[in-house]
Amino acid sequence: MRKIAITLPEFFDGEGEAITKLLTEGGYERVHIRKPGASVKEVKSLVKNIPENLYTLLSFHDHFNLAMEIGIGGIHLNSRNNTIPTGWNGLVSRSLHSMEEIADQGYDYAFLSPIFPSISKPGYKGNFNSEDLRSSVNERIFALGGVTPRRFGEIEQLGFGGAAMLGYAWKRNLDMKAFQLQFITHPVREMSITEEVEKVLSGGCRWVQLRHKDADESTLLEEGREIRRLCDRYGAVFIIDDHVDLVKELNADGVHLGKNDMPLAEARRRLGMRRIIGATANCVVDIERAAAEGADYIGLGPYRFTTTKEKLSPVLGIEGYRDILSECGCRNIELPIVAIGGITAQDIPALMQTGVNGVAISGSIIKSVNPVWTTMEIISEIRK
Ligand SMILES: Cc1ncc(COP(=O)(O)OP(=O)(O)O)c(N)n1
Ligand SMILES: Cc1nc(C(=O)O)sc1CCOP(=O)(O)O
Ligand SMILES: [Mg+2]
Repeated sequence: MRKIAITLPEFFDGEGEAITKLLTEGGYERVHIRKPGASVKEVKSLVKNIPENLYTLLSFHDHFNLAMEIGIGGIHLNSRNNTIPTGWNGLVSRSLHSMEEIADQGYDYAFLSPIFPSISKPGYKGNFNSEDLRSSVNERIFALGGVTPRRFGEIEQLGFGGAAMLGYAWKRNLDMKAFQLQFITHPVREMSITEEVEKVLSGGCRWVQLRHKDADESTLLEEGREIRRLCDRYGAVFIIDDHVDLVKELNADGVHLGKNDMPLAEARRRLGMRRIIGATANCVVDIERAAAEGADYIGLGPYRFTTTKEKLSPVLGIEGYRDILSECGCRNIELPIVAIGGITAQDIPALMQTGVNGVAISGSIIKSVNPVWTTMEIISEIRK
């Protein structure tokens, strides 16, 4: 499948490197720099972080003169900029929103949208029916809107030349090794929440969730800032439970949301594509819904009874995990899944056999005699 990425409208740290990676390792043949409202200076400083030998693989949606000046390979015509500058001899692409426009000339390739419901703009639905698409599109037309690899087969069958991706291209890849153990904080008498985090990090855990029910905002901010510092020191991922509003303030990597928390689509709208959003599930229907709403991973539980969470859903047991994971396979759901709820090191071999990608644990670590040692033991069980 031919793939083109379109940048998110906002800039983010490390974006030049991320663009370079898509072009050199991600299988994308072009990246479109679309930053409505950005100044020439901002766009210049973005491309400065991309090797010059990749400039021909970029297309600009704005600042066409800069594109000519520095040897960018393409320009993209749109409602803001709809004229090809004199002397331009690179590629020309454009956006199409109706079948009739396909017949227009004057472009090398075009994006037709919206084809599927958008993942970066919740509420944007597909506008075309399959029959019309099949009879009108051709190899110069790229499908745009809601495209993920799961749609590639359909896109090819409809006769598109390839896929253009905005939302999916920038979704953060989870570090699957770090993802194998997520530590979830829980207040205990013996130590502070940040001491818990220090211990699990020194035991090798690289994924921490700040979950402190009933804590007020200033406590969460204080703990969150310290956890951010600790996670930076150990190169660990830091997410927060429930509090979408604190993610940016704490520069957390993401948030975990349950079925009664902020809807995933709203959280995605507020946090953008680069933050991780985890979702709680108790059955395959929950998982399917969370996948459709753009969750990055699933916390599936509870495995067994636990006092760490009130109002627990019915326990799944090992059979429950087997059934749900096998059903996920049948339905082609590829989201990473962590098991949660009352899990101990001894449960891990059987749990990993069910196909889960990792485990999320609180009590059996912090209530153990030696949390550092227990963390190490859990990680070694997972990696066996
Ligand atoms: C990894 C992970 N899985 C599940 C949960 C539970 O989230 P939720 O259902 O929102 O319940 P609370 O944690 O908010 O009580 C989780 N936090 N983490
Ligand atoms: C936070 C949480 N959520 C669960 C769910 O089933 O959704 S179980 C749970 C508690 C996890 O802590 P422990 O390892 O101490 O049981
Ligand atoms: Mg919650």
